[in-house]
Amino acid sequence: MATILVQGGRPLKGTVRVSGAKNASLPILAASLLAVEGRCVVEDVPFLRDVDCMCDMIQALGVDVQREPGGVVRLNAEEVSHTEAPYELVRRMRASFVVMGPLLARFGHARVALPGGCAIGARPVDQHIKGFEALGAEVTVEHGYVEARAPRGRLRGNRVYLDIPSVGATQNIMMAAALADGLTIIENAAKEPEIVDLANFINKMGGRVRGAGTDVIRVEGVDRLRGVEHTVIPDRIEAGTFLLAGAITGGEIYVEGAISTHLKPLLAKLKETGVHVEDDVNGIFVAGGPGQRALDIKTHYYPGFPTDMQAQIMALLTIIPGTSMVTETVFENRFMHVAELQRMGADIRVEGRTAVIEGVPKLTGARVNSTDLRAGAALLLAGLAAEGETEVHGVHHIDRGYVDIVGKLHALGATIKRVE
Ligand SMILES: CC(=O)N[C@H]1[C@@H](OP(=O)(O)OP(=O)(O)OC[C@H]2O[C@@H](n3ccc(=O)[nH]c3=O)[C@H](O)[C@@H]2O)O[C@H](CO)[C@@H](O)[C@@H]1O
Ligand SMILES: C=C(OP(=O)(O)O)C(=O)O
Repeated sequence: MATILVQGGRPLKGTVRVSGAKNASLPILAASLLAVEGRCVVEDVPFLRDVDCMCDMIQALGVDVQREPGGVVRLNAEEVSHTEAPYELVRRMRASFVVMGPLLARFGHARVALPGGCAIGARPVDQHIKGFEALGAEVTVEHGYVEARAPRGRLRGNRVYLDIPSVGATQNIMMAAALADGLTIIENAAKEPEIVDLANFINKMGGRVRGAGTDVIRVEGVDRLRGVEHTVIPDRIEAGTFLLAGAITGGEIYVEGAISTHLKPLLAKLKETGVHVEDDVNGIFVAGGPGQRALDIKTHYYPGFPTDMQAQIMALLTIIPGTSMVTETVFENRFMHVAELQRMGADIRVEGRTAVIEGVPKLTGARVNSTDLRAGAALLLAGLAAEGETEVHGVHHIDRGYVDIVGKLHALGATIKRVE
């Protein structure tokens, strides 16, 4: 089991390049299943544990997957014939459930294991199922599997109103609708940049998706989709984590490739606390941390403050003077990092969905455990600011979502190493 050792107290300086987005790559790799002819070439795919899982999943379904250095993945889905995604693969990563939409669209049938919950919440898939049913599929949930079948082998377009603007449900329904007969209108759709990237990918394949990035997405089904080339968008959560690494250490970091429009809520909060941020067409610069004013933050669907940045900004708030509040509205149980930050000297109490953080003058290094991906990132950030050494366990969670985070932080001047 790997651990990461961080010696805190060094201001980070320099430039770091952001990788391609995990949460854009996963549905795009799944969408390659829609191409009945030709090869897809996807570039800037971050080679992470979650990407390994998705590649294994689509490979098991029959996609020919070739990875090349530099984040290039070549995919050929012409020979796919399996329509069942087994539990052994889905349980490794709940995002695997997005293979259901493309399988159902292309073959009129899919049987995918229910992904179940995880450390941050129960994470039901009722909105995905509601969407498939609206498109005419007969759906059963039995023996831990969701099975869907389109009568006469093809879905038909319809209006789908989502009760929650779920990212995964919007993606699954968009992919299902891409090959359906007629027009699908998804109302109260998720608006995340990763949705727009997926829509762009489907459109390059010959699909007709309009309105992605707004809460009404219109998908005109087509008869065939073909392989294309695509470069995934930069990872806004990785970029935000590096901006916070700059702020929490009082350093100066330029995050190359970060797109400021994707990071508006984080940048606004950094400015509000007094951290200097500046953006240009190539990236974002941060300096003058860690900040002077306490903050109130409420996570929300895009363009609100991302839940995937909640743990990391909480690490920063632990050392900002005054009383800050963080309210988590997207997931019911995403405060597992609180107990670990407390072990490092943070003063935090949780009241229902809100964490109340009293800023302390300093954190102290400790042995801590990552309970999930972003909790792990938050502990690394806390370790960068803390006095003494922090030993972060549960590194396999961090490996799900950050490409070589130890190498990147080391290049910025952090005293950090990974011990296998
Ligand atoms: C691989 C990927 O892209 N993961 C992201 C995606 O997850 P994911 O797509 O799973 O997140 P959703 O947007 O679906 O979930 C948001 C909320 O809706 C609830 N819900 C969702 C679907 C459903 O059918 N029923 C239901 O009740 C969930 O339990 C959760 O409380 O968006 C989340 C919210 O921005 C991010 O934290 C994850 O990093
Ligand atoms: C919660 C996350 O991912 P997933 O939805 O795959 O659990 C995340 O990326 O922070």
